[in-house]
Amino acid sequence: METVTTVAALRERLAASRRAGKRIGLVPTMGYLHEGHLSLVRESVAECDVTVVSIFVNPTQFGANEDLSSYPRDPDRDLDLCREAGVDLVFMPDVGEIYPEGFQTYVEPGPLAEPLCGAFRPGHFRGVATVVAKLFNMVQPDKAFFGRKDFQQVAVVRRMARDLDMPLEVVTVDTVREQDGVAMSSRNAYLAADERERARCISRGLFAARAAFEKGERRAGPLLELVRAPLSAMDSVQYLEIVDAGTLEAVAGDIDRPVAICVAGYIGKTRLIDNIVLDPASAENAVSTAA
Ligand SMILES: Nc1ncnc2c1ncn2[C@@H]1O[C@H](COP(=O)(O)OP(=O)(O)OP(=O)(O)O)[C@@H](O)[C@H]1O
Ligand SMILES: CC(C)(CO)[C@@H](O)C(=O)[O-]
Ligand code: BAL
Repeated sequence: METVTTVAALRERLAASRRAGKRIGLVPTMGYLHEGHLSLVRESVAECDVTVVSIFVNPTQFGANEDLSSYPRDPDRDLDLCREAGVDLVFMPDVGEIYPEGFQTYVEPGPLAEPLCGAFRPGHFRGVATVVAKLFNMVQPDKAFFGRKDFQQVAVVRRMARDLDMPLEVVTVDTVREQDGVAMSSRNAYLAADERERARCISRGLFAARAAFEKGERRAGPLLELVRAPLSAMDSVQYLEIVDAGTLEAVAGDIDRPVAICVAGYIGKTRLIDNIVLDPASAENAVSTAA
């Protein structure tokens, strides 16, 4: 495994692979890796010849009062985990390498970036789209791998790739959970023991809704109530919504197409998000989206 910190070294290292016709997979991350990230890596290793992991805590996607400065970091451990997982190349740039002096061009996503996290983190998806577009241009991957836990992020990135004619496949990977159901997240590291216990309420509610859906409940209202009740263990809920899985528009009434139930809120000072996808057309909807 090699580690590079500059765009020039990254391009140089990948040029030979590309000339040799190797398929290149990219896994963009902000580091502090866990099993969720590693499942993206494994998927890339399985589907591509060369796997590149980027580790970069992207300042442009953090709001002024968010946790950019305290975001957890452990580069040495990250490199060990990447090596063990079969990563070929790690790109670990510093901020100046990605946003050099004079940087002024951003990617502005459309309506997919407006609801849910977009409403509570103004500018967040502009920052995500910009850095992901830059990573796509730097690595020029055949496939890029993203986690379903960040449901809206995948939708925004997929749309951007399509709208801007980026020649790659965006692959979505199911959410990896702790044994008790809590979605893995680097930010779980912020949680004190009692907060970690309370964090279970999110997946508990989502799983209750999924169980009811599997038994035939199709009304959005009662499904939302099943998620809402346990969320009282959170300190605040930013949103709890059922949205069309494609457009992210709110769905009321009966669920007659694939939807996502999306949650975001705070436990203490830690912001957590999670979701499940429910698809009435798929007999196995719950299993495939345990996620
Ligand atoms: N539990 C998970 N299962 C699958 N993929 C995940 C999981 N958590 C994160 N990912 C994916 O890993 C990629 C990098 O995410 P990131 O580095 O922000 O990690 P994170 O744990 O989501 O951090 P945070 O929750 O603090 O934002 C994203 O595509 C994200 O969706
Ligand atoms: C995709 C990403 C690496 C862009 O900074 C980030 O938003 C993340 O880790 O999900
Ligand atoms: N996983 C999304 C990165 C963020 O919360 O900024």
